[in-house]
Amino acid sequence: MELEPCPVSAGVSAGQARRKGHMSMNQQNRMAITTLISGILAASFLALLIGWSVFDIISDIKRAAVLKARNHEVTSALNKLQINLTNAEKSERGYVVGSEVSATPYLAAVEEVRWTTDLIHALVSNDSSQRSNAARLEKLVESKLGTLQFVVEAREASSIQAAQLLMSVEQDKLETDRIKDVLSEMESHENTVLNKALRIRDGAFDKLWWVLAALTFMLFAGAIWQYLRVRKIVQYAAKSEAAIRHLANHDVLTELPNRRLLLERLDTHIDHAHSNAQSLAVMFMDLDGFKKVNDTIGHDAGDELLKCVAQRLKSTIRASDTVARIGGDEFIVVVPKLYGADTAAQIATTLVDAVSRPYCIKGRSIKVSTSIGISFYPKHGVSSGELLERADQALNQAKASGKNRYRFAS
Ligand SMILES: Nc1nc2c(ncn2[C@@H]2O[C@H](COP(=O)(O)OP(=O)(O)OP(=O)(O)O)[C@@H](O)[C@H]2O)c(=O)[nH]1
Repeated sequence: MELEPCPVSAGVSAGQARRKGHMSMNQQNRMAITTLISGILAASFLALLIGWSVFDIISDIKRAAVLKARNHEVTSALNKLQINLTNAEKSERGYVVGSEVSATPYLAAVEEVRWTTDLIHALVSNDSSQRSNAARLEKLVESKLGTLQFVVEAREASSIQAAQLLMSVEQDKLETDRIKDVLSEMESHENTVLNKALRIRDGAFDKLWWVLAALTFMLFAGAIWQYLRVRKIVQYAAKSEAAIRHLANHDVLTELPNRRLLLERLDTHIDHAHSNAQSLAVMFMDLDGFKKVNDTIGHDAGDELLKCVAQRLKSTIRASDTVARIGGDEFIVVVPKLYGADTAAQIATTLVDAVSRPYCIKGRSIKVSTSIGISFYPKHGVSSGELLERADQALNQAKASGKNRYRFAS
């Protein structure tokens, strides 16, 4: 190993490069949890909104229905009162000036009038302005009934002529007109109530459409948002899986294939070579004097050197060859589809030369060399284990005979 000063160059660590563009497991979990919680919160908010809106709409529709039904009953009772009053007047006339000999129809009509007046009272009891109208109406009706009763009693006490003399068309008309005024006032108030009921009902239906529109929009927006979040999580999970798979098959320091991936590839190459009657070479490399680098300029510098050696080996071999780091300062190169030992010798020479060129580590120029042991399929073995073992033995011979060289397995 030789050490000389050299210009420093900045670089990106393998760890940094590996982490770039990836989300940590914690971040993914946090994202999944926030997506789940936000989904639950949004669904709860929607459920509350729907519940509250539906309750409000149903209340309005019910209120409108109650108002309408009451309005219908009041209007019918007002009409009925008018008819019953006319009947009472007619039956009084029939008894006093007509052919009616009994007061019974008159009495029945009067009872109907009173019953209808009581009904109106009961129906408008919740409406203060209608309540005072109903009280006024009751007084006028009682006054009208009093006038009719006065004439009927005169007929019963003396004679038809005497009773007829007491009858006054003007008085009857005046009382009837007053009653009609109150009735029409009450009817117009009921029209207002009906309009209010219709407005409430229409408003409830408008609200229903708005709620449905808002709900549809929120459901769509929520679904799209959730879909995008879940898609992001799935993409990150796929990236993480790929990163984990990469970690399982590659050396963390140099990013070269590790022993596991090397054996997998070597087995595949052996199968292929067997099927096509081809040969392949396994080159077992070990740096010479690497321990000294660690001991003199530190373990970090040793790491840097290993990364530089890995880069150099990668750029020296063909794309179809494999270079792997199997531990420490040991590398394996697999050369498939080999046409002869000469080619292997040429490749090994290139590798020895490439490794022995100086490296610039921590501002120093460092020189190391490598020794290589080479075995061939099928000459030295037909399994990856046999080929690696024979290459290792050849490597030991290369070391023993002076290092910085290659040796074929014997
Ligand atoms: N910096 C660094 N050193 C390592 C790593 N893995 C193993 N080593 C060291 O690499 C050295 C390899 O030992 P050897 O191959 O026996 O030492 P050497 O000096 O190369 O000896 P020869 O192969 O006989 O030339 C040991 O000192 C290990 O501690 C690593 O990942 N980083």
